[in-house]
Amino acid sequence: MMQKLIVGAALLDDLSKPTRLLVARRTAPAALAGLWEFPGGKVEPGEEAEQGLLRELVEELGIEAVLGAELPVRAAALKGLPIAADAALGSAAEGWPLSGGAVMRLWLAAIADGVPTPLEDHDELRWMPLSDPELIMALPWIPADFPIVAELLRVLG
Ligand SMILES: Nc1nc2c([nH]c(=O)n2[C@H]2C[C@H](O)[C@@H](COP(=O)(O)OP(=O)(O)OP(=O)(O)O)O2)c(=O)[nH]1
Repeated sequence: MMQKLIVGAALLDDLSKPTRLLVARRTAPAALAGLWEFPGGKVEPGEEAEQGLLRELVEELGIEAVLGAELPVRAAALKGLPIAADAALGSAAEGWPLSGGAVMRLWLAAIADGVPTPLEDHDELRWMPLSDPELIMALPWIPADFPIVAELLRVLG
């Protein structure tokens, strides 16, 4: 079976001088309802990853987005180790591991048009201040997201 590719957006108020990150609270399935995540979803057959992400952002949030850099996968980040440990752990995978054999690729992104609205899959959207990384880490994220969020905050900080 093909590995499931999930694409997500770290939606920022500004790509060059970010101060806030948009986080989204899932409504389904029951096991994930109430947990926070990056907006995004599954890439459809025949779709490029970036194209799938832009589509998901229209469907879920009603916004046109511009994508910035992808957050590179660091092996050490997955183990909660500092950047110095990367060399010993070898090269990065093609995405951040999620449960069930899925992987997620995450891009920095910003709004080009529209106001983010929880149109589907979410019941709340929240702009979190990047000046308070502990507040962001304290949210009940989908468990697999914690190392990704930590790495994102490290890169942005
Ligand atoms: N969007 C998103 N999904 C995540 C994150 N972390 C994580 O484990 N996941 C998991 C939850 C889901 O099992 C899967 C994403 O699938 P989804 O159900 O959101 O995809 P979709 O919008 O295309 O929905 P559908 O077509 O299956 O209805 O990845 C995250 O940060 N963002």
